[in-house]
Amino acid sequence: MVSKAVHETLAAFVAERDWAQFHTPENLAKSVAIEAGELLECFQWGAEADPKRVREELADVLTYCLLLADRIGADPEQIVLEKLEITRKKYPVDKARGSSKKYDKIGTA
Ligand SMILES: Nc1ccn([C@H]2C[C@H](O)[C@@H](COP(=O)(O)OP(=O)(O)OP(=O)(O)O)O2)c(=O)n1
Repeated sequence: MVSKAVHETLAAFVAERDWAQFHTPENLAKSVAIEAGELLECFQWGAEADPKRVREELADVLTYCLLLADRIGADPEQIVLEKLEITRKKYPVDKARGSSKKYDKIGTA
């Protein structure tokens, strides 16, 4: 569960603007990807990026993720931890430690 303060502030921000009508799961999923693109744009020409811009674009990605989770009735913390359990099994520490290989390639040369 995202903190009550953040949840309430976001809900008020949307309600004041009557924007829930635009926040369908489809539109929010698109918005996550669009803002993720803007985050990536910070690094378009190299590793050096303006930290303020990176924080702002990351905030937009997170905001849309939280709005989407709320819209589909998912608890952000819970779904992250549930997926992490699945990922843990795909990447056992003894095989995955120190390796960036995909799960279907770990254990191979
Ligand atoms: N219908 C909308 C429009 C905006 N937002 C919120 C979520 C994001 O945190 C932020 C995004 O605002 P912009 O669409 O203006 O995007 P940027 O801030 O990235 O501006 P720009 O595209 O000029 O970089 O506003 C929202 O919840 N619902």
